[in-house]
Amino acid sequence: MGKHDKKTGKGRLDKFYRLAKEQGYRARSAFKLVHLNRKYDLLSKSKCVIDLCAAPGGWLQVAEKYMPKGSLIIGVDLNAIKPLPHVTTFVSDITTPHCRQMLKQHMHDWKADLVMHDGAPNVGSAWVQDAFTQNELVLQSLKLATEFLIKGGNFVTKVFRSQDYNSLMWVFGQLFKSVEATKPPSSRNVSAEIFVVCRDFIAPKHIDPKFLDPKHVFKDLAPLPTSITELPETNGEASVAATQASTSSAAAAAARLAANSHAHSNVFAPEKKRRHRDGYAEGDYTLYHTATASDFIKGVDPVLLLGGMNRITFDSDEEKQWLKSRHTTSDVVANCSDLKVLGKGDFKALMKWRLAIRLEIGLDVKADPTADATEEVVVEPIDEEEQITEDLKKLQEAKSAKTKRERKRANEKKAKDLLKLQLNMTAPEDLDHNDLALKGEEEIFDLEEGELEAKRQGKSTKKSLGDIVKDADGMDLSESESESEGNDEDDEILDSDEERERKTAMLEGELDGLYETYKERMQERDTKWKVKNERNKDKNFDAWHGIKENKDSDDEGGEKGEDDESDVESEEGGWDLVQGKKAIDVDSDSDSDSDEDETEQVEKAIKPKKVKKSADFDGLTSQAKPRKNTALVTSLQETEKRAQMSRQAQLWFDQSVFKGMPDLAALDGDDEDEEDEEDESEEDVEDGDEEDEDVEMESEDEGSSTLQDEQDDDDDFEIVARDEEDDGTGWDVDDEDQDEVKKKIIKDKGLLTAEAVTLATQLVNRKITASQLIDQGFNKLSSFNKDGLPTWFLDDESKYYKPNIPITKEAVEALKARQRALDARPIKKIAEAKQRKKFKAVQRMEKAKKKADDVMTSEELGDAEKARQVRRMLSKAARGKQKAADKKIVVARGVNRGVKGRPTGVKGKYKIVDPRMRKEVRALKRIKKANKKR
Ligand SMILES: C[S@@+](CC[C@H](N)C(=O)[O-])C[C@H]1O[C@@H](n2cnc3c(N)ncnc32)[C@H](O)[C@@H]1O
Repeated sequence: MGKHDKKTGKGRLDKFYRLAKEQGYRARSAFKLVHLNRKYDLLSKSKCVIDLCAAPGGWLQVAEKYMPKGSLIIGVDLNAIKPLPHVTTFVSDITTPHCRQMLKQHMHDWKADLVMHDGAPNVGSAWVQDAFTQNELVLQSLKLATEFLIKGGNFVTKVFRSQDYNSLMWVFGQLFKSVEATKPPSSRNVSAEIFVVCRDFIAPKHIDPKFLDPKHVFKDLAPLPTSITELPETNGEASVAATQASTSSAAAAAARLAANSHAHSNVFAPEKKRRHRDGYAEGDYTLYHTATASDFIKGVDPVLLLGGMNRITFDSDEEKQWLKSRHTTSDVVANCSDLKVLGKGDFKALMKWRLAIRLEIGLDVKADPTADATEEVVVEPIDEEEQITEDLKKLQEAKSAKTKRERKRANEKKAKDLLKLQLNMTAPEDLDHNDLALKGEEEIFDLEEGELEAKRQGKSTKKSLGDIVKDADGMDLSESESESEGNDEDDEILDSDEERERKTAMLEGELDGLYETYKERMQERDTKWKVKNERNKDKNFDAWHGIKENKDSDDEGGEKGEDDESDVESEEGGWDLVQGKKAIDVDSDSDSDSDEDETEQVEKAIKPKKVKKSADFDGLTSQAKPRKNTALVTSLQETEKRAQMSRQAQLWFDQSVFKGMPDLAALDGDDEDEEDEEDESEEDVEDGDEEDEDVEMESEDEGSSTLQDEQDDDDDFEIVARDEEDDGTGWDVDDEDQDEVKKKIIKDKGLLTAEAVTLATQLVNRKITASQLIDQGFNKLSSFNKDGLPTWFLDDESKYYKPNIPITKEAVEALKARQRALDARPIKKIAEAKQRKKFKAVQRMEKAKKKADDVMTSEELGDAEKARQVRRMLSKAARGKQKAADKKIVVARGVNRGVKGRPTGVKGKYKIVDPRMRKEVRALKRIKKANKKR
């Protein structure tokens, strides 16, 4: 093979060259087989492989590496192959009978699973000659393959794209079930080689020798403009089509044009250009082509000529005359001198010039526009009615098109806003009111909203209630009109709307799903979260339980009747439902952030009841107001519809997390039961508090120690755990005991967070007034409709969508000092143990005293003896049980079992025990104890 420049083209030492060096392959071509094998899995199942043209042995190395151990690998080449382990090689020309003989000899009547051929003739002759010999080699290797391949075996060969390529492919197609052409990444782009992988050898009993005879195969077969990817489909048919193609091009220029037409079919549509490897046209081995100006001006396909030629020449007298034409500008001449550098505009100019010259020499006749017009335009009298219908139709079409456009735009905006919302790019308030539909409020008709909308559109706001309801029931009037008159296109739009909605919902669902997975992953890593989750499990359960109770009560309430009062009640229930849901949300949020709740708790505890009540109404933000209107209008509609959730909300609640949860509509209803329950639980807690001061202390201590873990490392202070009742997030105006409870908690435990301490200090020092504090409580962050918003968004909001209450250094210090004091106190278990010890000592002394009395009253003993015994008893009682530690227990295990005498290394008192015996003794003790209890 010829030498190449090492920096460019074929000679470039690329990454595969370096890789081959690194991995010890003899040639970079080894990677071609690696890639082919990766794609088609050729080697792993092959037990016998023949590599034709194998030197220096790269493919053999790859085969040896990927084939099962003990496989038969035979390599043959004109050049000697340096020995390779587990590989048989010999030198031979694969086109000779000698090679066939040698192969037979080495194969021992075996059949090969794979025959590979990577041959390339070692000649540096003209490319076309090269290709021909190459293809001859291919055919020869195929011949050997048909002889040595097993049925179902595979054949891989290198082929060069040339005129004969299709013929070869056709032959492959006759012998193998699957034929695919591919160019592995390791094959240089500059190389015209491709690899054909023929799989599943048919193994026909008789193969016509003409099939494998180059003289027959490559005869009369013209190229087909097939791309590499089209190859498998062209088998068989290709040859038929190919034979039909004319190979005897009359004129050389025409042949050249045809040959080049594949690559440059149209200079005006360059993007359609494809890279073809058809090689050179027959009889034309040059790259530079010229055409005469006559060819261009008088030819039938000037575009094809422009694409295929390099230059247009002016040789004949006539052509030279054209040079003098006023149409032949210097630009035209320059353009003709090098067509390959021209752009679309230049080609256009040339085409114009061609037209002008053609007109000049009379090849074309200039069309008379006026004559055309009189000829073509036929004025027919139109019926007046027809005219009106047509106009109407046009108007309707224009109207429906406008509606469609508007709806499309609105939908796109909705989708965009939703995406923005999900990507945290916008706050829900920033959304247009119309977009609230996306957040699950589309079913609720809003009077104010309707008026606003009407104002916006310049319509009168004085609509009758009936109109409003009608509008609310259906859609926009114009829309419904246009729809009733709608045509198929409208249906299409509707479909696309639904599709878009579905896609949006899917996107939402996907995002939620991804977020859940992300959360799970984060939670798995977060051990603190696990601890917290475990601890909060019961609490959460209780919360949901509460909803169930509500449902029952709601059911009862539902039986009361359908009079006005009950309607109002249910409206209130609807409001409470939202509030309740909020409370639940906040409750769950509160788990993740105790600080916020503490602050709220302090705030609520400090606020006077009356102020709270009014604040509940006065403090309603713009978001809350429309709800009142909603209640007014929606009461005219079906009750069920009111409780209906938006599609987004339904999707939301369809999530597995909400499975088993009672229907949200069932959450409507009186909250009295809830309050009662709360009261009860609070009473319980209060009782509990009074019952055992010690227990409370312990829980405080334990809580503090656990919560301490939850604090960020940067936190300077620790937070003491709150009791269940502290978490009450709902602001229940009817609950008279709430304040008392909160006050009691603060009295018992003090202020628990730095924020609370800061606020309290400010209050005491009159830096802030109580009413100011309450006002601060109602900020833009305090009311936020969470309906229909995705989890990830709500989670994020719970972290960041809250007021940032400043804390002072003093407050932190105060809390720290209190925590230190708490830490200094002995823990309960120690205190209990001490108490137990004390109690036992007293019991022992009493017992001893009793015994001493007996001794003293005894008449048998003398005074001295009595005194001695009493002293001993009392001292024994005072001493308590002696530790058995002085006696060493030695467990005899293994070979030491049953050995008598002092064990080695044991000093002092000892007792040898059998491990089994010890277990048995313990078991007996346990049984005895259990029996006693019964
Ligand atoms: C590209 S190399 C093969 C590289 C080989 N696949 C590897 O990975 O090492 C092509 C080989 O074909 C061999 N060859 C060309 N004509 C041949 C013929 N008629 N018989 C046997 N080998 C031939 C050349 O000697 C040359 O070594």
